[in-house]
Amino acid sequence: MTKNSSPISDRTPVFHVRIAIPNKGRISVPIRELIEKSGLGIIDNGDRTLIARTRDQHVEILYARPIDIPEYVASGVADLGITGHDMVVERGSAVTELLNLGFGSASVVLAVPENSNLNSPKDLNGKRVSTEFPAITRKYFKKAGIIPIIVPVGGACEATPSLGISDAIVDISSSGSTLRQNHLKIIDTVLETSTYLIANPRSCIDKKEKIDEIHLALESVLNARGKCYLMMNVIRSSLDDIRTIIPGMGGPTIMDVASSADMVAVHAVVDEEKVYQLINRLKQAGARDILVMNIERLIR
Ligand SMILES: Nc1ncnc2c1ncn2[C@@H]1O[C@H](COP(=O)(O)OP(=O)(O)OP(=O)(O)O)[C@@H](O)[C@H]1O
Ligand SMILES: O=P(O)(O)OC[C@H]1O[C@H](OP(=O)(O)OP(=O)(O)O)[C@H](O)[C@@H]1O
Ligand SMILES: [Mg+2]
Repeated sequence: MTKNSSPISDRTPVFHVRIAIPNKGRISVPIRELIEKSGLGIIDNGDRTLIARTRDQHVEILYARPIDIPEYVASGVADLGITGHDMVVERGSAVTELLNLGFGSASVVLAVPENSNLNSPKDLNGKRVSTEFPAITRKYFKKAGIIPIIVPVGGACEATPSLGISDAIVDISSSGSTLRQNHLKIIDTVLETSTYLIANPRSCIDKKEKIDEIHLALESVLNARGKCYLMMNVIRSSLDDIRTIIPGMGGPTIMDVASSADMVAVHAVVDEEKVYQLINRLKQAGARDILVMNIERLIR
């Protein structure tokens, strides 16, 4: 150590954070898009990469199966993870669910063949129930005091009743089309699920600063969803009318226009779905040069 350098204990420690995300499957694409939009970004993203760098040298990505992610996070192999709530419940992992990302929404349901005379969960005592979620299924029936025979399967669960392997299934349903195609009807909902940012509880304390930073970056993308930014010029005398049309987030921002004393510039964040109607009303109220812009991130 040179005379002028500070001892290691005086330096602010730099913590590395590892985020486990799905390597494939339907939620992997929206997760990658979210990470990209958040500004974190993923570098050297080859097909077979297991670990990838991000634009933040202290944050790395670990690709894993969605079902393994809760345990990787609980054990500290990763500090953060992104996977389904159903995966967390199935594994019973001790993780903190930090943020609902709002996609991968589905229900885990109990279903039977349309022509079955099994019409309620209690009819399933001693019957065979096939599922990709044995732990969730066991817990669900135990709570109701029902004892079925659980038949674990690795996929294509909806085919098992017609193959004679089971009398009922517990599986994911979102649009309901797979159940319909297989002539199955829902007799109960076991669990609602969607995709979550999850964290190792210890990392939340030890690496709080970096984890809060990532949490905020991802949340800011969600906040911006369905919102857009409106900019327009307005004659000062019609400002009151414009204000009633755009309640905005805490009201619109109003600025003088340098080239004209009569005009003001109005900026506001509005719901994307309302823009179509708002524009007509704003024009009628005297707004001009209206610009509609996408918002990438919104930090509250
Ligand atoms: N039909 C669906 N609609 C919405 N979310 C779903 C659906 N099927 C699965 N998911 C969610 O996707 C996450 C990953 O599930 P899974 O491991 O089955 O991967 P997958 O995307 O279905 O791909 P594959 O089954 O081909 O490996 C789970 O948390 C699950 O809740
Ligand atoms: O209600 P729906 O929109 O039809 O979606 C439900 C289907 O989606 C999932 O299957 P996936 O495509 O992931 O195949 P898998 O069963 O092999 O996991 C799930 O296991 C259901 O089969
Ligand atoms: Mg699947």
